[in-house]
Amino acid sequence: MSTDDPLISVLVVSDRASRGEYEDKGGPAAEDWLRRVVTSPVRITRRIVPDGRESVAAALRELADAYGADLILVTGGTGPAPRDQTPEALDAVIDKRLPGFGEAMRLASLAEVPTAILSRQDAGIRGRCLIITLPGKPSAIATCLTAVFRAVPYCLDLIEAARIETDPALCEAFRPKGA
Ligand SMILES: Nc1ncnc2c1ncn2[C@@H]1O[C@H](COP(=O)(O)OP(=O)(O)OP(=O)(O)O)[C@@H](O)[C@H]1O
Ligand SMILES: Nc1nc2c(c(=O)[nH]1)N[C@H]1C(S)=C(S)[C@@H](COP(=O)(O)O)O[C@H]1N2
Repeated sequence: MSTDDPLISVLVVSDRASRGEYEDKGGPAAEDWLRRVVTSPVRITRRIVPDGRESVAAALRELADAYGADLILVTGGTGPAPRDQTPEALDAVIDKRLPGFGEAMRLASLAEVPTAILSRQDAGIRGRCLIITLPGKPSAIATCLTAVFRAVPYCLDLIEAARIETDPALCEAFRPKGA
């Protein structure tokens, strides 16, 4: 791994995990999934912040702008409860929304649990960084990443972020012919 390798940041949004009231399982779940699926060299970092529009927006700005993350996976705070403000933070920092990500993740999760309809999962672009928001429940992370990740490498190509490769046996990246 070198400092030139693409940077993927996992941002865990959880009041209780950020206070140490329970062990964070979302960060490890996202990182494990990435380490299995992404075969090209990448750096993966993890951070935990409490729920809230400002806490999440500030972390997203710092990871995208100061650290130059190519991809940020956010987990938590997408539900309808008063403290769940990850979508509002995403809105505050992105240049463009990619609504297909949320649609595909909800469709996949609805096959598992009817309350998946409560999740406001989403994705968007900030500069040359793709941000994807996932539900907080650690077991939901693989379901949601599997539903969308085939399109992620080409999306990173299109926004002029880093090129990444995946293990086709686990997640076959789709790049249109000629790309
Ligand atoms: N990072 C995490 N690590 C372990 N379990 C988690 C994590 N985030 C969420 N969960 C579990 O998934 C459930 C639903 O997630 P949700 O994001 O709605 O949490 P919450 O109830 O708002 O609590 P908190 O923000 O304190 O994690 C939580 O109640 C918790 O059991
Ligand atoms: N695959 C999957 N998606 C899921 C769930 C789940 O258990 N599995 N829980 C849902 C529930 S109950 C809620 S409230 C939202 C919560 O998202 P949050 O944890 O980001 O607030 O995700 C939803 N999406």
